Amino acid sequence: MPVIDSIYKQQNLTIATTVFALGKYTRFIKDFLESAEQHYFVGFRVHFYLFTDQPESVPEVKMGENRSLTVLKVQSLNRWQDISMNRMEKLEKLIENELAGEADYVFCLDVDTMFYGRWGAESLGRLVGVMHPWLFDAPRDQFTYERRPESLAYIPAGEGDYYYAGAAFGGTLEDVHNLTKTCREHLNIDAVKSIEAVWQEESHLNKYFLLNKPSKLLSPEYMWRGINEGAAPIKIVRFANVPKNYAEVRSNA
Ligand SMILES: CC(=O)N[C@H]1[C@@H](OP(=O)(O)OP(=O)(O)OC[C@H]2O[C@@H](n3ccc(=O)[nH]c3=O)[C@H](O)[C@@H]2O)O[C@H](CO)[C@H](O)[C@@H]1O
Ligand SMILES: [Mn+2]
Repeated sequence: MPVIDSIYKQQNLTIATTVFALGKYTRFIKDFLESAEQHYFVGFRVHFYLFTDQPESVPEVKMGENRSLTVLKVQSLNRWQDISMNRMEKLEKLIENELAGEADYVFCLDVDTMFYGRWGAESLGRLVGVMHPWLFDAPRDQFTYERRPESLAYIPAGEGDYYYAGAAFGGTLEDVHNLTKTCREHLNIDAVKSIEAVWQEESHLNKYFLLNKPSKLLSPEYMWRGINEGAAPIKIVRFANVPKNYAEVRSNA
């Protein structure tokens, strides 16, 4: 076990980890969970919370000691954008109703992904963001922030520190609760005004991180483009997207 893991291990931590698989995205569950068993917080107590509209299609995955999976049924939604955005509200409620007293940290991850290298205690922090794999080396004016002032996700030209990935963020329960609650409220207010941010909850996450700086910034090693996408700029691929055919996998592409 790496030194940093053995130091954190003494704190007897529980890492809650959330993932959503609705519609055809249930196909990603098996590889996600099996690769997490190999690489993600190995040796720690990890509790996965899987939200799905099809609990019956969740595959059997053998979990290691001190690792568990809770499947939570959610209503199916028609638009992929709604599925993606709705995660903020579900996470907010999960932290309020289930995680208090049960976990120390929570990470919220996309399911169309796999772990390829170790992800351990070095990633822990009060509020944790990951640099987006396509925009980490882009100049600020190319960040795909929401640029319409009508949206609460609006970030004016010239502002913003990084472009953060929507597919991976985390931190302590208190900080991630505040993040998810704020993003959920802002998504709702935008919806009432019939405006949907250009990258949905990812846009609101970026606005939140502009006003509430992450205490830890992870490199794109923690959310890479894909295992076969040139990884020259990074040292090791720890977690990456798996290929998907958007038109085939999304109900509305
Ligand atoms: C790498 C990265 O930062 N990806 C972000 C990006 O596109 P992505 O192309 O990664 O979005 P996506 O299609 O993977 O959807 C995000 C997540 O929503 C869930 N899902 C989505 C559709 C569906 O039919 N069923 C289902 O379960 C699933 O957990 C998926 O991982 O932008 C999205 C919002 O616009 C999210 O912020 C993603 O996290
Ligand atoms: Mn994704």
